[in-house]
Amino acid sequence: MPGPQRRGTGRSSVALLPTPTDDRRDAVSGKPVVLIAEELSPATVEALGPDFEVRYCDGADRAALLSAIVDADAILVRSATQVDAEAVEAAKNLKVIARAGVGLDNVDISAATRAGVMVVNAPTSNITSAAELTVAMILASARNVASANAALKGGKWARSKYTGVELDGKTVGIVGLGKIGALVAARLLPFGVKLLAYDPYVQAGKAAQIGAQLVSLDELLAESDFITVHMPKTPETVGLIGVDALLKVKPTVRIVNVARGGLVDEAALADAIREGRVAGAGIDVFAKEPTTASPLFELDSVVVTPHLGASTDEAQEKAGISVARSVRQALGGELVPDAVNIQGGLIAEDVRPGLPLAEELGRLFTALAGGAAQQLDVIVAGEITQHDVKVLELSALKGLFADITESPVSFVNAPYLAQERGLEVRLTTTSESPDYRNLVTVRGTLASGEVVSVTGTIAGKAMVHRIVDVNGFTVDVGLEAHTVFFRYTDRPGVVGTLGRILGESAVNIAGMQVSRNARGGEALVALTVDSAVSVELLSEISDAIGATWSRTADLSK
Ligand SMILES: NC(=O)C1=CN([C@@H]2O[C@H](COP(=O)(O)OP(=O)(O)OC[C@H]3O[C@@H](n4cnc5c(N)ncnc54)[C@H](O)[C@@H]3O)[C@@H](O)[C@H]2O)C=CC1
Ligand SMILES: O=C(O)C(=O)COP(=O)(O)O
Repeated sequence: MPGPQRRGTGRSSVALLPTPTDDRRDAVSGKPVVLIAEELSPATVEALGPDFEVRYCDGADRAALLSAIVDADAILVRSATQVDAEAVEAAKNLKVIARAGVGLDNVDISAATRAGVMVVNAPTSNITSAAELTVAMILASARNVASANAALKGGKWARSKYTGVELDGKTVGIVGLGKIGALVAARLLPFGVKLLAYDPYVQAGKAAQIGAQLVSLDELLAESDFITVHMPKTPETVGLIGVDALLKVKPTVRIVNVARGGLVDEAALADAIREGRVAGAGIDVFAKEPTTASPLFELDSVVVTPHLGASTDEAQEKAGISVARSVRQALGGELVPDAVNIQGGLIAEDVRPGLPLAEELGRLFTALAGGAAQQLDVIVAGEITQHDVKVLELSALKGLFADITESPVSFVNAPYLAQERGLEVRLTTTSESPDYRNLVTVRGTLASGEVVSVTGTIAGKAMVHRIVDVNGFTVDVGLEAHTVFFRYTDRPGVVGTLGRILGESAVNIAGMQVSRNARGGEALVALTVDSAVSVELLSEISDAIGATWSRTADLSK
């Protein structure tokens, strides 16, 4: 794993999240703290490896969670831990919330995003297990497996009471034709069923490939012998199979929910079964969990399990390894493909070196602007524009805010910070870049109407960051920790005066370039120096050379 990286100095790897400083790390081990808040496969800890201080708490115990999360760098959860706004706020060092499974309804993604905390899940880890339990529920419900089992073990040999139905020739309605819905479809087709699907976000062609006919919800309700739901829990989907929907189904229908509690209204379903309007159900998930009290528990024709969809050795191993990898990547400054709250998608290898450059240019922009921009353009030119470079915009924004807010700034919350401040951000790309292979420009318009811009590139095999343009003046100086800029009217003696005053103040000049628009016209001098230039020194030099504009940037921190 790459070691810790300081802001603004990184060249070879990229910190997507704020880097933990030493005081944030575990006081005893000195390692980032990973808090495991629910039972996870032992493979999780193995996959995390020795670089973390692993701690445990019972995430369902609110007080324990709120106290343990305070100094966690990452938290690993399943579905029983509510990582809500209060928990996110209680966490002082949190950088990653990792959900070892699919559903994120127990994580407040907006609160996490505002706080700059990355949220990841393990989107494919348990889908096979969930699909298999769905099929088990359909078959168990069709053949009364659970109730017959309970009756026999209770001393009753009741054959005729538990006569069931076949799947062959029946119609199964899948509500939500995503990953699990599609796996369920594939597993059911060999039973000889006809598949209907309702999913407003899936094309008919895609459904046909899966072997299902896309229909309206009403059609699905009216025609299905089995209905199985596989949607996320959202305001739109909660109660979708409720009182109204249950008035539209066949009395012989069996309803299965291995997705989320509340998608099927438990009370309405219990009423419908009692009144003979629904034949049976298979339910794995409940509106309130854990629970031992649902109206469905009294009904013989309902088979229930305590949220076991993902509870297989295989799913847990995959989920644990997947989130451990994501946490390692996130805390180690790597890319995290399973992050759900980062814009910009996958980052091409050719684009990666541009991330620290864009971030440094963002910081430099803030130093040059000396005030808030109202509009920002991130302009990327050259070969890299054949890839998706959206992430460079994020990187520039991250740098732009790095020195003007106390809160940690990450790729996650940088767009949020921009939005909060009413900063309009535009990304422009062009493959044209005659003089350099690639260029990144950060240009902003300030409230005063003044336009500030800075352009940088990465030069040579050593991948050195260079500034090649400042406010329209062509320069070529290293993008170093300490830079100073002056604008003045071109005349002899300015450089000498500058050098003398810096020398007298023991500030060593590492590089310097003068650029002017015409002889005797406006000039800009850019200097890289070995130590910080104080505001006092800056103004002394400005006065001495009659500068019309001067700025110093300290990117050393
Ligand atoms: N019981 C368990 O242990 C498990 C439950 N799950 C749950 O299963 C559900 C499905 O998971 P995946 O298939 O991985 O998700 P997915 O995101 O791949 O698929 C969800 C599908 O629902 C569709 N959808 C969204 N809103 C809809 C609406 N209003 N009406 C109809 N369809 C709608 C989407 O278009 C998408 O195709 C989730 O709720 C997840 O939390 C997942 C794993 C295990
Ligand atoms: O992944 C999901 O969405 C699940 O519902 C599984 O939940 P669990 O990890 O078993 O608490």
